[in-house]
Amino acid sequence: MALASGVRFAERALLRPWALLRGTTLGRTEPAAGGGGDGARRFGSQRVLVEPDAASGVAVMKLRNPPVNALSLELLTELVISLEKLENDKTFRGVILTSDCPRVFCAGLDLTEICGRNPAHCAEYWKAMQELWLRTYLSSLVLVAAINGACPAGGCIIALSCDCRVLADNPKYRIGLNETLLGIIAPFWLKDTYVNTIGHRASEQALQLGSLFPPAEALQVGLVDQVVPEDQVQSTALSEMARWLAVPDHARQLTKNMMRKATADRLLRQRDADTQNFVSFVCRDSIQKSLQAYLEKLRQRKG
Ligand SMILES: CC/C=C\C/C=C\C/C=C\CC/C=C/CC(=O)SCCNC(=O)CCNC(=O)[C@H](O)C(C)(C)COP(=O)(O)OP(=O)(O)OC[C@H]1O[C@@H](n2cnc3c(N)ncnc32)[C@H](O)[C@@H]1OP(=O)(O)O
Repeated sequence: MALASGVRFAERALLRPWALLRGTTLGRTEPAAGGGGDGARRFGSQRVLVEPDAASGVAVMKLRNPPVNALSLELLTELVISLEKLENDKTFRGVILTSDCPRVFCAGLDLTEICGRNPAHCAEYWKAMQELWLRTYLSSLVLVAAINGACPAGGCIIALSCDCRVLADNPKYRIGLNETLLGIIAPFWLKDTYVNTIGHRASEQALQLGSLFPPAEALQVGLVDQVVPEDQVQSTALSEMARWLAVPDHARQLTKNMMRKATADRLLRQRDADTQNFVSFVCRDSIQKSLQAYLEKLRQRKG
């Protein structure tokens, strides 16, 4: 396989995720509804449902961590493992990432993983977050995000790590990095991903203001590639996938690597320092107070 040596290097450098796996049920395989042959069998875990279609080489990966697909340690781990499984199976060339939870694609970091937790837990959690970003950002597969719900913060980062984004046209489905509104700061690699997607000036404004863009604005600023009626998100994602898969894999993969490697390498070079920064930052009393207050506000706000 003519994969770039840089891709291989980066993949080797990534953490093995198995050690993180706790209480998950990965590897379960069951027939898809109405399905028969191998190509219609689905697999996955408690929080990630994978519907593979061997004939087309495309799998649909659905996040299902209700109510809002908050990125718990378990969800992060299961996502990494499911992606790795598809990458290692040469039948698959593309993955459509979407949500199984109504109205929310992904609510970002699970704030309960970093509120009132000890530094060791926060460090373990942040390493898992770094791992998911590295895996998705450098994936050799074509990743299309079918964004069928709200997509703030860490949810936006997952979407931005994909190659292409299709967003449902619903004003409630806003997308962006709103960290500053929680009193926290996007780490440099989230910022880099943003800048790589929408450019420096737009990122400078959006990051400081914590902007969450409704669909039309998200399209205008370049955060998403298409905005379509809600019932056309999956079919549009499939059409986009076909467009990307029409390109020979090796040429596309080498080009993706050329575009993304420097950004990923920046984190790979300073992963430990980034983890320490994160832990010392979020464990500050003042930050813990802000996060607690934000969580409380979320719990009280209904509808
Ligand atoms: C000097 C500095 C040096 C170094 C810096 C180093 C590192 C940087 C530091 C930190 C970086 C951290 C990066 C963070 C990225 C993130 O992802 S932060 C998370 C941000 N997420 C959000 O703000 C989303 C919040 N949620 C919502 O806006 C809504 O829930 C949403 C629009 C997604 C859905 O709305 P709705 O359908 O109405 O649902 P509810 O709001 O009613 O929520 C249902 C229940 O879910 C709980 N919940 C929601 N979001 C989260 C979450 N992110 N984590 C945990 N729990 C969440 C909510 O409380 C409800 O719970 P309840 O049913 O009431 O118990």
